[in-house]
Formats: sequence, structure tokens, C-alpha cells
Amino acid sequence: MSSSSVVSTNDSSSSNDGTSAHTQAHVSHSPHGPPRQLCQCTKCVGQISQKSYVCAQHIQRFGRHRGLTPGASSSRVGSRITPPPYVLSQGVLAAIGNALSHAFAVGIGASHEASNPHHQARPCLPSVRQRSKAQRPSEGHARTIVEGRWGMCEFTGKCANIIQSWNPAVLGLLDSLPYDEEVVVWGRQWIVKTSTLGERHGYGVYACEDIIVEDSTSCRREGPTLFPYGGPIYKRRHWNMILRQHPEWKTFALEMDTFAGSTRRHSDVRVIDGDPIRSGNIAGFINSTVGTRPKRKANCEWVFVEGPPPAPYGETYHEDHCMVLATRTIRSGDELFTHYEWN
Ligand SMILES: C[S@@+](CC[C@H](N)C(=O)[O-])C[C@H]1O[C@@H](n2cnc3c(N)ncnc32)[C@H](O)[C@@H]1O
Repeated sequence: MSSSSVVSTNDSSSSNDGTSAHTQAHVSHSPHGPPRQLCQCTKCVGQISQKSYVCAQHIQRFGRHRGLTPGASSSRVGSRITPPPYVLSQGVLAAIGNALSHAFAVGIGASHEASNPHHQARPCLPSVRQRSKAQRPSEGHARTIVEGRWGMCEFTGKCANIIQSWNPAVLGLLDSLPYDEEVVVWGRQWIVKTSTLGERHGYGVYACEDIIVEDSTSCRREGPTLFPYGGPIYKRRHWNMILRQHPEWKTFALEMDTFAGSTRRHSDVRVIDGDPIRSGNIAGFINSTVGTRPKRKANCEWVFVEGPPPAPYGETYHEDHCMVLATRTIRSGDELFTHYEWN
């Protein structure tokens, strides 16, 4: 089980510009933009949760070096696979988000249920409730085709909108990343290559620079932030809808909101699909310490952060996000490990 916690931030801009207004947050600027520390207030630190993390075998079947999203920058050394906020400004993303929400006119969850002023601006139209079924705008009109692990999957209706809201192109993320080559993610260099656990366990994430944690005995949730999780976060009921349309879409999922005190209904509990290829993030390549021989020490952990993710991870749409923090000093060449179970 991974050790995770919820950390409150006030808004996405706090994550973006490193100026969290949380009274107990200690955030320092890096020259590359990402904040280096997160909130340490007792409320947040107390909400540690245990998550299960399930991963299908996938990389070997999927192949390497898929094409990059059109218009996205190169992800070789020196470029940013998940660039800091200035790649797509919040304004641009907000505009895209508004355009999409108007185009689809469908909400998904609280953060997606933006009011649609066009509905109110058309008084001659009957309300949605008044319209006959045949007259209602059909969610079936929405349609999106995406390349999943198991080939092309077509999603329709609400599923199409949900999937589209995490479209890496919309978020400004690459939809793939190179393996065995250094990439810059959130201001640091990393490489995704065969894990030290061995080839049959797939890939792992390695640091390409030293990341110093001053006091690793007391550094939990105070260590440097490494990178946000850049993949989809679905409500349970939406995840179930997606899997009903394409069961093969599932890769591995991490259940959030299992921490003590969470009041979410089961259908509202959020599920992370950590497919790293689909969403252009490297967080899903972090391997677990469980069962390792020789025993690996965790050097990072997942932290769930209330508040939208920083750009370009979808700050327009999403109400909270995951961040990976260092919990002990990581040297260049070290593989990242955290504690979670999978099946
Ligand atoms: C989140 S993924 C980690 C990245 C994975 N190695 C890959 O290439 O996609 C989790 C999967 O990695 C493998 N894995 C992670 N930690 C492991 C460990 N300690 N021992 C064996 N396999 C592990 C399991 O197959 C698990 O389903």
C-alpha cells in the first residue's frame, strides 16, 4: 500500500507560481517554477491514507517511442516533457476548457459541471426537463477514438467527454514519452528505463541529478516535490462507465479518498488511471518497495493535493491532483521507489 496524504492548496495558481497562501505552507521557488515544498498543517498531515495500486503488465506489449502529440515540443534532453506553466498559460487552458465545455455541453463531476450560459440565453427553447427524449441533446453524439494499450478504442457519450477532458493534447501534455532517454519533467531530468528489479518487472524512473533531502527522518510531506501526477483522475462511477464501454482500457488504478475522514460516496471516490503512456507522465513508472530483494528503501511518496493541478496538468478541469515528493536524498542514477501494493 502506498502511503499518501491529502494536502490542501488554495488554488491552482499556488501550485503554479509557488505562492501558496496556506498559512502553514512553506513553499520555495525553484528557478524552473515548481514549488519545492507542500503544506504541512496538522489537518493535512493527519490525512494519511493507504492506497492500493494495481498495475497490468503493459509496457512490453505496447512498444516504445510512439509519436508525439502534434504541436508538442520534443521530449529529448533539454526540452520539457511536462513543462512548467508558461508553456500553456492558464488563460489559454481556461479558454480551451470553456470551448470544450460549451462544445460538449456535458458536465462530469463537480469540477466539470460548469454552468452553460448558452442554455439560459435561449429563452425560446424548452428547458431540458420539458423537452421530449427525442429532442434532448444526446450524449451519444459525443464520440472520441483513442489509442489504448489494446488498440483503438471508441468511446461515446459521457465517456467520450470524460476521456477527452484528459486528452493530453488538450492539457498540453505529450501523449507519450521516450524511454532510455533523459527527459525534463517539472524542471528536473529523469530517465525511464528498465527497472533495477529486472526486465520482467518493466520500467522504472531514475533521477539524473541529485535531489537533497536535508533531514530524511522528519521529511515526510516536506521533501522536495518531484513532479505532479499527470494522468486521469476519474470518479468511480465514471471509471466504471468507461470500463463498461471498453474493459481493456484499464491499465492500473489507484483508489484515492480512502483516508480516514473521507466523506465521499463510493460512486464519487476518485480513481487514478496511472497509464503513463496515455497521459505523458512518469509517475506511473515508479516501482514499489514491496517484495524487493535486496530490500529497496522508499525514497518518494504520493501525496494527494486538494486543489487543481498545476499547469499543464489540467488546472482548468480538475479539482485535485497527486504530487510525488522525495522522502530521502535521491542521488543521480537512483531509481525511485515508493511503497504500494498491486495486483
Ligand atoms: C505502477 S507500475 C510501475 C511501473 C512498471 N514497472 C512498468 O513498467 O509499467 C506497477 C507495476 O510494476 C510492477 N512492479 C512494481 N513494483 C514491483 C516490485 N516491487 N516487484 C515486482 N514488480 C513490481 C508490477 O508489475 C506492477 O503491476
